Amino acid sequence: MKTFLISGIPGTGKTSVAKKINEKYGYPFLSLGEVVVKNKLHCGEDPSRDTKIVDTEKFNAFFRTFFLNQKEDIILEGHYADLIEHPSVNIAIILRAHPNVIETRLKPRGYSKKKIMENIQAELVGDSTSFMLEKTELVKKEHVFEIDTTNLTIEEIADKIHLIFKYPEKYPEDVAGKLSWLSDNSVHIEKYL
Ligand SMILES: Nc1ncnc2c1ncn2[C@@H]1O[C@H](COP(=O)(O)OP(=O)(O)OP(=O)(O)O)[C@@H](O)[C@H]1O
Repeated sequence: MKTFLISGIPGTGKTSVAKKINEKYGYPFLSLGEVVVKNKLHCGEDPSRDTKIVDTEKFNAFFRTFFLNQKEDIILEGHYADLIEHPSVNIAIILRAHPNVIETRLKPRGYSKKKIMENIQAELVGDSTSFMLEKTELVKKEHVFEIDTTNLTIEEIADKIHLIFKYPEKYPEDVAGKLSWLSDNSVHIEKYL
């Protein structure tokens, strides 16, 4: 059984892409946000960010049992992906997107300006990637990949991820750590400070 993670800040397309991979290639997936709510694995709300605070002990107790029973390959998607404790995640994919795109996607959700700003700032500095790379006991650094989804369709992203799952060694240019919005001239950082 192989375990794949898809992470990234809200609006980068994690759920849409996981659904497409499932549809085209048959990998089952779990949305971690839904798992947390359904199984009451949170210990509070963070009202300023309008998000759940995960009870990491309950979360990992849940996943210990889950992994014992899981026999087929599985994708776990969501921005809680780096909280998982697992000895051998095969591949982690971080979806990235241009801050303008994130802004356009999060505005219609009715998020507060503060929440939108916090998410864009997290994308600007690549928080999802840094958190994943810190978890060396979870996944090897060379198996953490980043995809800039800005100009890709959901299907193109799904196809690319499927290839990375199958042949990770063929995609060294996508290994995490190369993408930087801070050095991209099309990003007006001052808008987000
Ligand atoms: N590559 C893309 N091209 C066009 N639209 C996209 C793309 N990726 C995502 N979207 C759109 O952006 C919105 C957010 O996508 P989605 O819910 O899959 O993101 P998410 O990362 O799972 O967000 P969350 O973490 O909040 O669940 C959806 O309306 C989706 O259709």
